[in-house]
Amino acid sequence: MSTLSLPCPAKLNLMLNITGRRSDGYHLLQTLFQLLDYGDTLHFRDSATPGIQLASSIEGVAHEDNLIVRAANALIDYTGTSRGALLDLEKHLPMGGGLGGGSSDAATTLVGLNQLWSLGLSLDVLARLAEPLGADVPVFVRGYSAWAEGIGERLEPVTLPEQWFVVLHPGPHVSTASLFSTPDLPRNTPPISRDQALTLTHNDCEQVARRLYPEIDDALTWLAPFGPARLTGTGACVFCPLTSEQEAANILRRIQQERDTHDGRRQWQAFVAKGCNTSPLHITVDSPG
Ligand SMILES: C[C@@](CO)(OP(=O)(O)O)[C@H](O)COP(=O)(O)OP(=O)(O)OC[C@H]1O[C@@H](n2ccc(N)nc2=O)[C@H](O)[C@@H]1O
Ligand SMILES: Nc1ncnc2c1ncn2[C@@H]1O[C@H](COP(=O)(O)OP(=O)(O)O)[C@@H](O)[C@H]1O
Repeated sequence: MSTLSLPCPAKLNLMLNITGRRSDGYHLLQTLFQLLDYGDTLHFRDSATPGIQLASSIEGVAHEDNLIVRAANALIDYTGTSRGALLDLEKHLPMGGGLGGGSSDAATTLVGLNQLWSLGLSLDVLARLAEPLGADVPVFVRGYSAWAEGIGERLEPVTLPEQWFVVLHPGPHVSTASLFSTPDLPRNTPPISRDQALTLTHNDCEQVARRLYPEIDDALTWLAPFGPARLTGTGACVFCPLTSEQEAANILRRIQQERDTHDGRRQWQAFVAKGCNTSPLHITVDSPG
């Protein structure tokens, strides 16, 4: 019986501009996706029962809505395979955190089942299956840090400087759909070039997220003295880039102290991660072409 354990890395949006809106309501973005060496882990086991079984459910997410199940079903429908698998998710990433956790779980499901079941699908086919699952899924299937346009499906690989990040989750769960439906969100930022983006630390969702969630505002204000702190995606996580692991570890210790000294008012969770130009998933798996 074959088994496989694969990473589902997190992403950060190092910058995010909203440049317009499509006729279906989806927002047109320009963003720099930075992959991290930190995330969930997905364990796969071949099963004689056709289809997908999950070892555990995620609170508040119905089985058929779980992005892992939706990704597996997309693969099963496309290939017509009668193979089966039991999947066990070790969840570390906060939901609604702007770290792309659910999207990365879905991408690892596509890449992992392709290997477990020896389906031989190319990355191009897997990326096509990824698109309807969510705007963030294709970048995790492609497996490189990227400059993205459109709604996140037009991707170009980028080589980002080797940096460490302290990532702070201030507590709230931000729904991507509801943040994007806020009336006064900036939606007409002039498009920039990829090279300009490399030095930009701006996120068009940040002002609205700070106003709607005082916990995000508090976390960004606290983090700002350590470096160019900003929001990832639509939040709720905020982050700060650092040049050394030691600096990041020192800030992480300070965050843990803050949590312990504010009578539970600051329900902060945090981690330190290294930015990767290639996804830890693609380094681990026998990568399809
Ligand atoms: C904004 C970004 C930036 O990385 O990140 P998150 O903060 O969610 O991680 C993403 O593009 C999010 O991608 P993802 O989380 O996959 O969103 P989806 O499931 O595709 O969309 C959820 C809902 O958000 C809105 N949506 C999403 C993406 C987009 N470019 N424009 C939108 O208006 C739509 O209302 C959609 O129904
Ligand atoms: N396997 C999954 N892991 C996390 N969230 C999932 C999963 N499947 C479905 N979801 C839904 O997707 C939403 C967005 O989750 P997530 O991708 O973690 O956040 P974000 O898009 O902010 O990075 C969750 O609130 C949840 O309702």
